[in-house]
Amino acid sequence: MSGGEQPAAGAGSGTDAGTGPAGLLPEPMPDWALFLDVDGCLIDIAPTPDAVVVTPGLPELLQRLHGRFDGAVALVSGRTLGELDRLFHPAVLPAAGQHGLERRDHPPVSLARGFIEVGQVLERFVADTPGTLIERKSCGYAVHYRARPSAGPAVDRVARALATVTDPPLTVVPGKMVVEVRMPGADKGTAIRGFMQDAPFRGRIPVFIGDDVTDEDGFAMVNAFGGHSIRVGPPPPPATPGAPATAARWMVPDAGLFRDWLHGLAL
Ligand SMILES: O=P(O)(O)OC[C@H]1O[C@H](O[C@H]2O[C@H](CO)[C@@H](O)[C@H](O)[C@H]2O)[C@H](O)[C@@H](O)[C@@H]1O
Repeated sequence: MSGGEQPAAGAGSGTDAGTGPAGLLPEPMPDWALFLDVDGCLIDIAPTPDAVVVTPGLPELLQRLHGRFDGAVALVSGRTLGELDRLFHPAVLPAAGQHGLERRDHPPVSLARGFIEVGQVLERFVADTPGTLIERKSCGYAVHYRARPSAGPAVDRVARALATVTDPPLTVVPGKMVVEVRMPGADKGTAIRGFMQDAPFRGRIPVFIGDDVTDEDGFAMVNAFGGHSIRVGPPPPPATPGAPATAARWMVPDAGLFRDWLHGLAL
C-alpha cells in the first residue's frame, strides 16, 4: 500500500467499506499523513459551538504528533481557521477550515451574489425560532437546533430554499443537529487532496478520522489514495436502503477511545 500525489484510479470503490473490525484500528506507520476532524473527534460534542471543552494537554499532543509525523498532521474541520487556532492555542497546525473552503495562505473565496442577504434571512429565522442559533462564518452559515431537535425539518427546509436564491447557488450540508449553508467549491475530500499535493504530506499514506456526514467526502478521498478512513461512533443510517452507511473502513466506538489511540501515536 502506498500514498501518492493523486488518488489511485479505481481505488476506494467502497466494496470493502465498513469491514474494518469494530474497535480495532490500523497498525500505525511512520509514513502516515494524519487528517483530523475536530468536533466529535478531537473534542466532545457540547450543547453549543462555544461550550466545547478542549481537554488539558490536547494542544501539546497535537504538537507532538506534528513532530512525530514530520509535519504531516492537519486539522480538517467545519470550523473557521480562527476558531481552530483559538481552541488549540498555542498549537497552530496545518488546517483546512469551513469544510475545505478556508486554507492558510490561500486567497479568500469570492462570495456568491445574495450571500449576505441569506444571512439576514437566517438571522430572522432563528430570532423567530426559539432553540435555534446561527453561527456566522466568512463562507457560510451554520444553523444549529441542538436545543430544539423538533426544529430540524424547518431548518433544513429554509436552508434548502435559501441556497437556491444566490448566484451561484450555495451548498447545503446537514450535520449533527445543524444544517450548514455554505459556498460551493470545496469539501473535506478536496481539502485532503490539496494537502496531499504538497510537502510534507505528498507521498505519505493519508489517514482521516471523522464522525459526521460532512466527513464522508474525506473518507472517500483517503480510500482513493489507498489510505485509512476511520469513523468515530456508530455508522449513520444508510441514505438509501441497502446502500453502505459510511465509506469509512475502520470504526472506533467513541471520541475518548479515539483520543487514547491518538496518544499512542505520539509515543
Ligand atoms: O468538521 P468538524 O470539526 O466536526 O465541525 C463540524 C461543525 O462542528 C460544530 O458544530 C457541532 O459541534 C457543536 C459543539 O459540540 C455542537 O453544539 C453542534 O450541535 C454540532 O453540530 C461547529 O459549531 C460547526 O461550525 C462545525 O461546522
